[in-house]
Amino acid sequence: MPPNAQDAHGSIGLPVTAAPAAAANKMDCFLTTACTPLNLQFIDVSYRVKQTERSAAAKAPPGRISSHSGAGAGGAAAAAEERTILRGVTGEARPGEVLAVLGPSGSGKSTLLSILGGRLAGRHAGTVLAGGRPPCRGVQRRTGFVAQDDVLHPHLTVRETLVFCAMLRLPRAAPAAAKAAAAEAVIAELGLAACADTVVGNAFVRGVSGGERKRVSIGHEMLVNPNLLILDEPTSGLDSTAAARLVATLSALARKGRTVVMSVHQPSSRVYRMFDSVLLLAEGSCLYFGAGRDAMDYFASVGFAPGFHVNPADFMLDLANGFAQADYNFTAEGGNVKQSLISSYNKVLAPRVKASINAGAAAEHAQTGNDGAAEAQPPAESCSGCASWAGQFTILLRRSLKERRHETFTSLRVFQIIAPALVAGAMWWRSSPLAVQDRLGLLFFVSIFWGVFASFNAVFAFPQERPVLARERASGMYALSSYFMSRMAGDLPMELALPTAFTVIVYLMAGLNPAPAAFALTLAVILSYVLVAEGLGLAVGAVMMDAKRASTLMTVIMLAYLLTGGFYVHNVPGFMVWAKYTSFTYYCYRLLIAVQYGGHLRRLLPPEAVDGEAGPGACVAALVAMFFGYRMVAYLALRRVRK
Ligand SMILES: Nc1ncnc2c1ncn2[C@@H]1O[C@H](COP(=O)(O)OP(=O)(O)OP(=O)(O)O)[C@@H](O)[C@H]1O
Repeated sequence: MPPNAQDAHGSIGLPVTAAPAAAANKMDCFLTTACTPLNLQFIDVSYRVKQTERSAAAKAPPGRISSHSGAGAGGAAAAAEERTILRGVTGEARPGEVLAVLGPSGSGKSTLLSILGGRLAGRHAGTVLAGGRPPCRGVQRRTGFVAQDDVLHPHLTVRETLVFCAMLRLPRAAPAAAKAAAAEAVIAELGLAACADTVVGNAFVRGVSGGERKRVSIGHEMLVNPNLLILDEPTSGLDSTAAARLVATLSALARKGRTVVMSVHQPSSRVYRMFDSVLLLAEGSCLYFGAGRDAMDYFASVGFAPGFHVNPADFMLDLANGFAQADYNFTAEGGNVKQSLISSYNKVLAPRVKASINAGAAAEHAQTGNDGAAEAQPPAESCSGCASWAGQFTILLRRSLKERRHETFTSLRVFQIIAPALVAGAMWWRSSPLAVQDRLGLLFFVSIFWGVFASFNAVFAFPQERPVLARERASGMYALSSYFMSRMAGDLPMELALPTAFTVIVYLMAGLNPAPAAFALTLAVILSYVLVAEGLGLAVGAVMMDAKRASTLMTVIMLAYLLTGGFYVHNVPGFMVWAKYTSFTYYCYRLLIAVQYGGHLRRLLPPEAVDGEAGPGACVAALVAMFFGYRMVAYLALRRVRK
């Protein structure tokens, strides 16, 4: 028998036992009462991936099936081949229980969990049933999925992370205070009170410990009061005590009616005892599925008894790796341990497992069918489980401002702007309006400075946020449009304040056109231009979704804009004339010249600097089109971000 979860929980001193009664009560309110039991069944689940590999046929190890039947040895130089990751895996996870998926690295655990959590991008074969029917959106929303890597905002504190999550994921009908209380309850339940006000951190930002970060990830998923909680290697990187505490917590959560599925690499024997069911995988094939406590008896019955006391998990991993210690004294015939276990499983266990699961699924299907059509639909909470669009926008905006407070208006950022402004102001100190070429140089410097600054600040935004965005979108936390708009709005304060400070300094020091209208128009042009440049940076970042590639492309684009901006070359060859019309720097530069020189343009400037250039109306129209166009491209590119 698996140990009583509450006992195990208490006996190893889990923080929940020390949690204040009030917090525990809140927990009951928000995280227990509405939990509907969910039986998860998966029958004959297989998954293959296509991969292109040079000389595929020559290299193919066992288990790889060439999709080109005609390819001979040494095959085509770049042949597409299929690799089987999962081969007909069948099993079941029941409410109130923990199912552990064991297996060596690369055996397919993460792939199976992604399929069960509806997070796999590709298509798989076989059936997954939640409550007797294919998982609907409602089930997916009530599925907590904790990926192997902790994908969290590193600069938010533990409390902020969970409160924002509660605001976004709990039903909109619940008052804000109740959502905050639910977050506090999760903090108490997972023993995070001591580090609640510490930033989460990551590999680059010092924050909470690895175990605490993992618990924050779990808390993030617990907040939806999941019926089904799927965790990929939640104990990786934890010492054995921390791992046991975590699994005891998960076991206690299961006892409250949830279905918990977790993969685990190397459980200790006390952790193993907390698993109700176990699924053992080897190279995508099932070697065992059944009660954790029955596993050793099963392996003994098919000729693989260890002969002495051993941690069942260690023994099972040895088997799944095909590793048989000399002193195991196996009685089974044949040399290949893995093959022998696969065929034993297919002969002995698989028919029983499938029969029992099929019978259970049919009974469940009949029951939900008899309960009427309304029951079969996703529960109403699936739609109301998130805030309204305006609510999402406000919460995401607040979160985005908090997440980036460390980089907003920092002394470094201010220095980055004020220093060049002072240098430029000093270089062009009280410049004469008649020194036209000098002034054109200043206006072009301003254009290129803000083009580069704004676009490079924006280009990293989406590549950096991609993992969090993908995870949050996969769990249906918010609409992409609300995220996108909040991101735009969150950037505004810095985008408007810094260029304004820069313009004031340079304008006054360089003694540009003193008319208030000219100053106001210059400022308006620069601010609009910053927003357009930011749009280009966002679009390039969203399309490339890779910081290095995006910044390389951005450098090339900005260098092209520098050349085609209209300052360096006037006698452009006919076949390159079009290039300047693609450049926002060009439009900004033309507008700044128009504001400074207005009707005197023809008298003061050489004809080649005036003739054939875009007029102010065309420049404004082009900047407006670019403002919307770049943002549209960024938005459409973001729609591809999934899982
Ligand atoms: N899209 C893919 N393309 C190619 N190979 C893939 C793909 N997805 C998974 N694999 C391969 O399938 C195998 C199983 O991967 P999976 O991540 O499921 O293993 P795992 O048991 O979770 O391993 P670990 O314990 O190391 O995380 C690995 O060899 C992996 O390289």
